[in-house]
Amino acid sequence: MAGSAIEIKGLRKTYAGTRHAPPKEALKGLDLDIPEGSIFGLLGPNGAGKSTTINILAGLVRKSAGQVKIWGFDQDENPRQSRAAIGVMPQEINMDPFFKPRDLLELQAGLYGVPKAERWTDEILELVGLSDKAETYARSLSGGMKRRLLLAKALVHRPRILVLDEPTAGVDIELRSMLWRNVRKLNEQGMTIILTTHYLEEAQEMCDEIAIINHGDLIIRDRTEALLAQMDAKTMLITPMGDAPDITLPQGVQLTRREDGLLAFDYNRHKTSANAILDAVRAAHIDIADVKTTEADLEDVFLSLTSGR
Ligand SMILES: Nc1ncnc2c1ncn2[C@@H]1O[C@H](COP(=O)(O)OP(=O)(O)OP(=O)(O)O)[C@@H](O)[C@H]1O
Repeated sequence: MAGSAIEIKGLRKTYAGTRHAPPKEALKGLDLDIPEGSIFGLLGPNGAGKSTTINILAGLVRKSAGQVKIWGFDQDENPRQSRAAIGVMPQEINMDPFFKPRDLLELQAGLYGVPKAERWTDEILELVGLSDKAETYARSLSGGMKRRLLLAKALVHRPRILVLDEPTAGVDIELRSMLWRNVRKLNEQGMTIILTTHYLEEAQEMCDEIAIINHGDLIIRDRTEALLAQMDAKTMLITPMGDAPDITLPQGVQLTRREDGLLAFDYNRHKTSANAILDAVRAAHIDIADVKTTEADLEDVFLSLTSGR
């Protein structure tokens, strides 16, 4: 079994209160293990504590209690090594507008103490598609290009672990697919990827494993397929030929007659078979023009685990 890229134990963060707001307990003893080599999704509703977790990993926020190990290095005992093992692409664009991409990457590499001979500035620029903008002032890059530069900055010290905080929020389709191509490529080369996203479809497609947090606690963590498999809800959509009279439904099945004439049967696949529904439809003398079923997706899992909590 692969080792852990990140080990988080009993992680707590309470933000100090102000005159106008009481202290805020953003993380309440989070335990989380992120396996080496994975593409790991950290999901949760607004305010769940995702950014707090990532900012603690990045060394930008001080934890209140708990232990964080990055690539086996305890953040408190080995701050330098643990910082060197991780690269973070932040959510917000924060760069000096009067620098050019190549200079900015060289500067960043210098900050991490990467010797000149080990730098890979040109390769990174190529990877993120900014080679032809290497000598352009950052202030005149488009928003999408600035985000690519943020990714480039996170890579200068060849981190073992790359953290992407909402990497595709508000970016166009082209940039999004470029980003995911790069992320896959880096992952294939052995980099562990941790990402947060509000696009659940994207998480479902990209991540091997997913953790959902809410109110500063871990709710669930599992392989993406296992999370999806635990959802039993399915819908069968039947297009009838002609009118569809009353149907005697198997127990536990719910029928919605859609405006477009489709019959939508919601059922639980562990309790009802697809055949039982088809039999009921045939017994009502309905000829079937078309049938399809839809599986639960990550959005269903997410909502069932986080809504109302
Ligand atoms: N600097 C701060 N001072 C006080 N409270 C904060 C601070 N930063 C975050 N919080 C609070 O801590 C909680 C967790 O916030 P956090 O930003 O980690 O959530 P999140 O899961 O990243 O949310 P989002 O999806 O909206 O980015 C929220 O209630 C937030 O208001």
